[in-house]
Amino acid sequence: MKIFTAEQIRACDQWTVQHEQVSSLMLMEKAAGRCADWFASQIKSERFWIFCGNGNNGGDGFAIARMLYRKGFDIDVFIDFKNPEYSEDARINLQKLKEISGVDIHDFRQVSEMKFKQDTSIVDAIFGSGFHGSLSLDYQKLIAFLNSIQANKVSIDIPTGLSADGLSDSESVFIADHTLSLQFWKKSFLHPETGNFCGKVHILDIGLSPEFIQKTDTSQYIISDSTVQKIYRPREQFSHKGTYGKVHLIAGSYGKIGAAILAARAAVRTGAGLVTVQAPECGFSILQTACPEAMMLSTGNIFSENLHYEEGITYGIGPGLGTESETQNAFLEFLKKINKPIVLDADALNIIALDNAHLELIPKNSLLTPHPKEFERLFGTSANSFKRLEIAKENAEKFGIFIVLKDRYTQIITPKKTVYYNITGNPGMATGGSGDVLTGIITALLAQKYSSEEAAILGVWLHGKAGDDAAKMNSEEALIAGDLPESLGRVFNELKNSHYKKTTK
Ligand SMILES: NC(=O)C1=CN([C@@H]2O[C@H](COP(=O)(O)OP(=O)(O)OC[C@H]3O[C@@H](n4cnc5c(N)ncnc54)[C@H](OP(=O)(O)O)[C@@H]3O)[C@@H](O)[C@H]2O)[C@H](O)CC1
Ligand SMILES: [K+]
Repeated sequence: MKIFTAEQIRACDQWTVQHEQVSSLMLMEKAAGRCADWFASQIKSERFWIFCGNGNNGGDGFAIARMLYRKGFDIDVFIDFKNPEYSEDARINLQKLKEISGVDIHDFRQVSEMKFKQDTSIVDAIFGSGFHGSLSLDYQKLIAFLNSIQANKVSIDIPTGLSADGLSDSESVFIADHTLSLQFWKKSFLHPETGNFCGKVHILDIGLSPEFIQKTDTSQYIISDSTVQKIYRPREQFSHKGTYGKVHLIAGSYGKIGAAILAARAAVRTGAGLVTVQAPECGFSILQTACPEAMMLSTGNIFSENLHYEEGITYGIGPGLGTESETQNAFLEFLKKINKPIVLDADALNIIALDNAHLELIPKNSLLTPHPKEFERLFGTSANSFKRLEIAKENAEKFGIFIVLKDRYTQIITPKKTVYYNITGNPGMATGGSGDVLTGIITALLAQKYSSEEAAILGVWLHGKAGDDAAKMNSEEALIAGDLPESLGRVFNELKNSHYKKTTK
C-alpha cells in the first residue's frame, strides 16, 4: 500500500474530481459518511462535541455532525466565530448544519465554560492535511483544554497540529485515541515522535481514483496483507528437507544462550530444512534440550572463538554472541569468507560498529536488523526518527544492504532507498528476545530462497503477526519472546488460506 505525501493526496483528490464524475462535495459527503458509520458502530457515546476548522477538515466535521444528528446522537459543534472565511465545501456543509435546529453551534472559546457531560466523545475536525506552521494562541488554549479532558477523542484524517509528512512546527497537538485517516496512511503516523498523538489509526476507504494511485510513484509503502500473500510460497508436495535450506545461527555466549535458543526455535518454526546453532560448549545441554530439532556445533567454551564455514549455508549471526576480542576476530575473519547475503543482528552489529571499515566486509544484499541504539552505534546519532530514516537510506544504498530498523512500525530500507513500514505487531513485543526471534525468522526465509527483500518483508510481517496472535492468547503484558515461535504455526495457516483464496476461485 503506497504512502503519499499531503501534496500527492491533494493531487489524488483533484484527479478523482476531474476524472471520476464525482464532485469535491460528494467526496466530502462520502468521507463524512464513512466516519459517521464508524462512530455509530464503534463508539458507545450518546453525544458528541465536534470541533471544526475553516478548511475541508472542518467541512468533514460539519457533515459528520449532520449525519450523526440524523442517526439520533446529541450534537454540539464548535467553530471560530472570529473567522467567517470557509473553504467552499465547508461553507456549504456549515449552511446545511445551520438549517438543523437541534444542533447547537458555539464559539470554541466558550468550551471551557460549558458543562461537560460524561460519555461525550470529542471529535477533532479542526485541521487536517492542509495544516502548516503553528497554531494561534486561541487554538493552542483550545487544544490544551481538550487534551486535559477525560473523554474518548477522535481525530478526523490527522490530529490537529500534526503534519502528514513529518515533524510539524506546532507547539501543541491534539492527542487522539483514534484517528480516522481518509484512504491512506500518512508517514507521520508511523514515527514515534508524531505517531504517539494518533492513538489507533483506522484507514477509511473513500474511493479515491485507483488509476491515480496506481500511476503515482512513491518510495514508501505500508506492507499490506496482499503484498505478503503474493510473496509467500506454500511448500511443494514433492519436497524434502534439502528443498528448504540449511540455516546456521551463530549465536549465544555464557549467560546468553537463551538468545540462540529463541533464534533457533524461530528458524525451525519458519520452515527451514535444517537448523544448526554454532555456539560455545556451555550452551550444549540446554540448546539440545530446549530445541532438539536444531543441531549444534561448538565454537569455544563460554564464548565463540572458532566459527565453522561451509558453502551452501545461510547464516544468521549475532544474538547473544558477545563481543569478546576472540569473538570479534573470529567473526570478522568469517565475514571475509562469505559471499552471499547473511543476516546480522545484535552483537554482530556491535562488532561491526567498532570500526567503519567493517561495513565494507558485509556481503551485498545482506540484512542488518538493528534496534535504534544499535543503528546509532553503526551509523551515528540523529536528532529524530525521520532523520534516522534518511541516514538509513544513504547507508543502505552506499553498502548495498537491507536495513531492518526495528521500532513500533519497523522500517525496511532497501539498497534502492525504498522504505517498507510494517504495521503488524504490538507493544507486547517490546520485550527481551523478540529481536532474536526475528533473526531466526528472516534467516530461515533467506535459506528457503526468498530474496533478501522478500525475506525482510515477509519476516517482519510474520514476526508482528505472531506477536498479535501471542498477545491475543497471553495479553501484551504477559507476552514473552518464547511465545512468538509458538504462534507462527497459526500465522502460517492463516497466510496459506488467504494465499489460496487469492489464487483460486
Ligand atoms: N483526502 C481527500 O481526498 C479528502 C480530504 N478531505 C478533507 O480535507 C482535508 C484537507 O482540507 P484542506 O482544506 O486542504 O486543509 P485543512 O482543513 O487541514 O486546513 C486548511 C485551512 O486551514 C488553514 N490553516 C492551515 N494551517 C493553519 C494554521 N497553522 N493556523 C490557522 N489556519 C491554518 C489554511 O489556511 P491557508 O492560509 O493555508 O489557506 C486553510 O484555510 C483533509 O484533511 C480531509 O479531512 C475531504 O473532505 C474529502 C476528500
Ligand atoms: K483533524
